[in-house]
Amino acid sequence: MNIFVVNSGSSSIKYQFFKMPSVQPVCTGLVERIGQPTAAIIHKVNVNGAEQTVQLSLYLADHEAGMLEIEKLLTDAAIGVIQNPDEIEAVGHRIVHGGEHLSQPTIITDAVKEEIKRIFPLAPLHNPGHYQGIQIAQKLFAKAVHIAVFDTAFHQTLPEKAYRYAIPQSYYDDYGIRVYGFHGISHQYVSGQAAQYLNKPDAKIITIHLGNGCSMSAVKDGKCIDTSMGLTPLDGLIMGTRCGDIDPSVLTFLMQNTGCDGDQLSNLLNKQSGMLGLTGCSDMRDIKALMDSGDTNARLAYDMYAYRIKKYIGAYTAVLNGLDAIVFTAGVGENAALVRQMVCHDMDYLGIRLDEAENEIRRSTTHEINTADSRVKILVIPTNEELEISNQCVELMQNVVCC
Ligand SMILES: Nc1ncnc2c1ncn2[C@@H]1O[C@H](COP(=O)(O)OP(=O)(O)O)[C@@H](O)[C@H]1O
Ligand SMILES: CC(=O)OP(=O)(O)O
Ligand SMILES: [Mg+2]
Repeated sequence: MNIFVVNSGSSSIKYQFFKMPSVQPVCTGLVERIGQPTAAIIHKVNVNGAEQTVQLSLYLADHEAGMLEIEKLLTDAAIGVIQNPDEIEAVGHRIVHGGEHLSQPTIITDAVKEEIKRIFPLAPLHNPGHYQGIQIAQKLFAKAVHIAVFDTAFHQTLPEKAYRYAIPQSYYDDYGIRVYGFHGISHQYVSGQAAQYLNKPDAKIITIHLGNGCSMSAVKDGKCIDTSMGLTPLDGLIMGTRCGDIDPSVLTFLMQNTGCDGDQLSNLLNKQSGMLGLTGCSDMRDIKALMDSGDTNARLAYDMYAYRIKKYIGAYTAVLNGLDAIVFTAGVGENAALVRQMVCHDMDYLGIRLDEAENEIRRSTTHEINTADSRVKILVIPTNEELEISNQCVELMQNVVCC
């Protein structure tokens, strides 16, 4: 089955084309820095085991512009992997927020699209891009079945004590205000890989997904029991442009004292805060360069970023009543050795000891970076949300055909 998977992040589009059941993608790609002055596309094609790479730098205003470029590359006369878009049988779309009603893989109908649109306010950095992505993909791949796979699904196993907020019950009953949790496709994939690596299906694992958006999950017996993002992907860790945990009184204070309204607050906390608010840059590579040049704000931001992760490791070790492994994943988690080093520093009490030399080595597969005497394994595992989505699409299609 020819499956094209689209993973729209807040700042990027990742994509992979699979001829399932083969899990080796025919082509993969990454469109980065959408909306910034220069976006970058890296498109890799696998031709009989040999890899061909195309790199482009251009301005891409939004996710729709990104999708149009991707379609050109897929059908390109020289390096294209299909001749005609109709060869794609299914398109799997990563959808960050499905709200109360959507969490399992779902064939995208007009009603599903409307629901994704209705809850734009719950994922303002993501659902608008997903919606745009679906609209354009439905035009480009008109013959394909389009399937939504939700970031919230893996967190459906949270116990009520973890997913409820301590506000009157009516807000939960009437508005569905609760913790949903996000990056579930990634947390599910890397925790599964870690359990396999440890050869321990009932392992106690903390997964740390650090991309532009950042979140952590506590996973026991393959099930998520707590996670750091909440009603929306704003809560928890410090992120590229999002503040993470904050005293809600900051919002009422700002409303009462500066006269700003809900939209302005949402914009402030989602798009102008986090590392961007602290340093003027949202990309960890740029912030590292600032820090290396002696910028004290960048140093403080790095300290705050790592400190917040440390606090969640402590909390989740308590929640799990023990810890077999912590897993770093996604753009920052896989690539930023300094972040891993700062997070793991002074964690001996919890049995976490980093091998500093091993931490500096970059690998493209599961990599153990703890010392031999560390009680807890420290793993770097490249996430593969696209493969997870592709597998879930195949499962859904098989069920549809069966029933
Ligand atoms: N070599 C690197 N060193 C440090 N950070 C990196 C590196 N490569 C990528 N990143 C970080 O990864 C982030 C993007 O991660 P990714 O998981 O692709 O994000 P998203 O899916 O949220 O768009 C960038 O904002 C950048 O800060
Ligand atoms: C949920 C979320 O924040 O996703 P991303 O990190 O891909 O922006
Ligand atoms: Mg992402």
